[in-house]
Amino acid sequence: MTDPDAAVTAAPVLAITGLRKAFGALVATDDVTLDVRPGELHALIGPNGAGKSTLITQICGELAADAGRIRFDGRDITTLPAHARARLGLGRSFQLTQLCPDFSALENVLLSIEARHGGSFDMLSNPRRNGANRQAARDWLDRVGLADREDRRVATLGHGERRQLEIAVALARQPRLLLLDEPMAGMGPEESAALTRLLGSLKRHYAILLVEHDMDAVFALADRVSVLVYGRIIFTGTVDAVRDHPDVRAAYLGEEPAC
Ligand SMILES: Nc1ncnc2c1ncn2[C@@H]1O[C@H](COP(=O)(O)OP(=O)(O)OP(=O)(O)O)[C@@H](O)[C@H]1O
Repeated sequence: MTDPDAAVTAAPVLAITGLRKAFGALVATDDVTLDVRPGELHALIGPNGAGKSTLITQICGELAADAGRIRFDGRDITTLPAHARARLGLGRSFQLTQLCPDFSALENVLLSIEARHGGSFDMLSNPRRNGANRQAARDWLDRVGLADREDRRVATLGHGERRQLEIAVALARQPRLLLLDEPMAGMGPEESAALTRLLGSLKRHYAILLVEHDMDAVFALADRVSVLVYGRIIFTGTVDAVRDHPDVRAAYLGEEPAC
């Protein structure tokens, strides 16, 4: 997607309406309505415990919704299991590292490519396909800035490099939508800045729903921001609108509303 305005008018890739999840008496997501358009980076922010991870897990299909609908690429996926949603192009990068620590960076991306093809995980079975997949895996590593790390075992990579690798693993599945759950968590300023640049380079090529506490990253990247508080979306708007909104400043940024 090269024309930013086209994203504004295009039909959403992801459209959530009235989504709800309760854990006993605690309502973690409450009547959540949100959409992500093609090529849009939509950030979801909110205080700890607001329900962001619960929402992401519902979108992935790992947690069934109590109520509401989820449409993906125009198709109702509310009752589809997680693996079927992944096959349709819902790509998730996890809050906790989900890489194989004893495998190399290249092997992790290869596994993801094999999984996309419904693969046997036998990387030696078909030398021709194996060669093509290795090249594709190298290309994804290059895309995220890890070209010189392909033979490194995950366990020996730095924290920021693992996050980059997680994104390469997600991209290798050729998703229509990337769900990123706190990719900057645990990063220092330099690593955050590098990841912000990477996400900026992916923007427009993918629809992205980004859950993030790092406000510098959110404000630098987002086309729209939704603010979740106690499970409810209290506001959705542009970065400038969210920054200036009194309810958002009071609820999220910890400021007293003006008298
Ligand atoms: N499996 C569960 N069982 C019971 N309560 C849960 C469960 N998962 C989440 N919760 C509760 O639901 C609420 C929302 O949690 P969630 O992790 O979605 O918030 P969050 O916005 O992602 O928080 P953080 O920014 O700290 O990651 C919290 O009060 C949490 O304790």
